[in-house]
Amino acid sequence: MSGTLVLVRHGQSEWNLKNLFTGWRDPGLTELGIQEAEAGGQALADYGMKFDVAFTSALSRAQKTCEIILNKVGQSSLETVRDEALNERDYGDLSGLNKDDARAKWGEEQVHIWRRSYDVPPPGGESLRDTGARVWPYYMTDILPRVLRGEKVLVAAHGNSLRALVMVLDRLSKEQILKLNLATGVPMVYKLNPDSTVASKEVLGDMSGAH
Ligand SMILES: O=C(O)[C@@H](CO)OP(=O)(O)O
Repeated sequence: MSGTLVLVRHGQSEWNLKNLFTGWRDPGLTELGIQEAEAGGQALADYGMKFDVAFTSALSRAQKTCEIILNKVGQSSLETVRDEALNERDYGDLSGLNKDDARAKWGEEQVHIWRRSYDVPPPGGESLRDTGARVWPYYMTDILPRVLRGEKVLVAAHGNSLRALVMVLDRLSKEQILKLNLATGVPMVYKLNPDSTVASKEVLGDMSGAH
């Protein structure tokens, strides 16, 4: 057995609540989002988790979630690396639009393809594959080496930057990734083998309501 990798999507943001495409825009967490991050942190504290390093994106909703979790596990001054490689997928021209308005304009199916497919980018934005093209190298060079050294690593990031990572870790196909939604504030605890494959995965919370 090697180290531990914990992935957690940020708590509900102001734009999640307003049902707006967010991408690289930078709204803060809602009250519920703060509570979700606290619940995720508490689950990790109950699990007995102590981290060696934390990684987060350049966006405040993920950074705040990271901070709340580290407070809950009693590690508020832990080394935290922020990098835009972990940012949400860039939603391009859809950023700031209402998701229901987009469905009315372009149809349910097209919007679902833009939101969840592997390789169809939204207009002017990134597909999941494009997002992976920056997330995966960063994982390989900056995150994975620390896990393989036996460290416990927290990654607080976004729905789609984490879907790109989960796709590789869980060996999901392009068809399977279409159906994967990550819940906000629910930690996924991966133990990795020394060859970087997954030895075990535990989800500390309920993923079923994710959309
Ligand atoms: O708006 C966004 O940036 C993301 C995450 O909230 O939305 P989606 O669920 O469409 O990937």
